[in-house]
Amino acid sequence: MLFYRFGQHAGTVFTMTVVIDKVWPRTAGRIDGELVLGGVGVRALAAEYGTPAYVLDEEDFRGRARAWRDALPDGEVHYGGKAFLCPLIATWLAEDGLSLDVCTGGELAVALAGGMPAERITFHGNNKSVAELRRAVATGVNAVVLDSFIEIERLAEVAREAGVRQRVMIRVTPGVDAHTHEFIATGGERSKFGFSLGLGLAAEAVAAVAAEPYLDLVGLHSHIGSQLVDLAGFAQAAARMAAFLAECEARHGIRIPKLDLGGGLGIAYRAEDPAPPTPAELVAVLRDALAGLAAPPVLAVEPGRSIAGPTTVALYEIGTVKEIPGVGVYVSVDGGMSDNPRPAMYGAAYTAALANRVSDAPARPVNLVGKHCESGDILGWDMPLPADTRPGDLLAIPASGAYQRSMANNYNHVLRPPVLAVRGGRVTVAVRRETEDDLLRLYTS
Ligand SMILES: Cc1ncc(COP(=O)(O)O)c(C=O)c1O
Ligand SMILES: N[C@@H](CCCC[NH3+])C(=O)O
Repeated sequence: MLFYRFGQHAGTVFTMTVVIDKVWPRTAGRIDGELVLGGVGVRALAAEYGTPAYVLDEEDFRGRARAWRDALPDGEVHYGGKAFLCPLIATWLAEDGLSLDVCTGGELAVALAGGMPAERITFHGNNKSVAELRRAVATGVNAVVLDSFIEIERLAEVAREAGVRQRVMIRVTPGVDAHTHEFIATGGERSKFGFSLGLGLAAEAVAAVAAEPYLDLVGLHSHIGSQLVDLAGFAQAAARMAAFLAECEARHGIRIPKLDLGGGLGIAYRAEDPAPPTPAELVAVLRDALAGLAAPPVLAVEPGRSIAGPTTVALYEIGTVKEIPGVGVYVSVDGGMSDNPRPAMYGAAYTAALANRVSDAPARPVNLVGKHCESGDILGWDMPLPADTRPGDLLAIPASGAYQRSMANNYNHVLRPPVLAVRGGRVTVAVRRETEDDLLRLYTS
């Protein structure tokens, strides 16, 4: 914790405590105990916009995006839109010189709505529909990433119909078992994604694409998994992909100019989690693995979580505190597994802190739960919170920027929270709160 005199507000000098722990966004601090993000206090945010809400630190998001871009000045940084995407994010990325990876027609529409140029968009997915492929070709996306033999034929036909020679990449599964939750590991031979390198399917895919006059093979792609904090898996995948690239040229005379090694860099969710490697450290490892190639390809990466994750705090209001003798304490908030399914899906562990005030009361472990009609609706088991935590308190969960609003759902007809971008004391509603009218509109034809 670092204390400094922050400035003057309405004639009074106040002091802000800067929260420098790695799990909080860059501008997080406390003034008179209240959590402040981007110069805006959480009490004012809750009063104006309600809870639950995601509070997104613009300076932090854009700083992280630019740090990736600066780590790879001669390559391409495609933000992984699945982590969290809305038009405002696409606008920031377009302004800050990044590219974008989308994996559905919906993400493509949002990216274009935010002004991301089509030629900076890569289209992924293991089961793109014909309509999505047609849209991608008509829009002029930079590349479509091919994922199956059926898709090679399908896209060749779509491109022929459109009279376009479509730029494509081939997704390769390099057979690397990344150390992460099995649901988010994608580089092993059993993955549903891509063409296996070890089984020779990747080489067959290269030959099949090269034989299609309406497809232009511009790159190879691999992505081994998400929330990875150990660089060994990245190094292994990069080395295997580099060897495959060299083999394509030496054996088949096919020179492939770009190598996209995907996203996957992890973040810290709790103070005790290790600090993840930096983008520059990861890029150095990837470059090392490619150093032996006679003609190094253009290197591309697709970070999602490592840009969006740390920049956003989920803000809730506490509704009930239930003490069950001999069992423990349940603290319930006004959201839950509909705005954060990650604890239920992956056993993900978070940090929680009182946001409207600080307390000297001793901490005790509580089970932090949501309001859904389900016992698995948990945000955290045994989370330490002050013993005087009470209804009406605001609760903040940091590191909530990736795979939370983007995975939010309407279970129990709960309304999805807004995303409030804060910067220099100003709030921009990046995503508005869903309303009951939005829900009811689904039931009218
Ligand atoms: C193809 C691809 N690229 C990029 C990403 C982004 O990954 P992360 O958010 O872990 O950086 C993913 C998700 O895992 C992905 O599947
Ligand atoms: N949804 C996952 C990450 C999926 C990565 C996308 N390929 C998570 O929250 O960790």
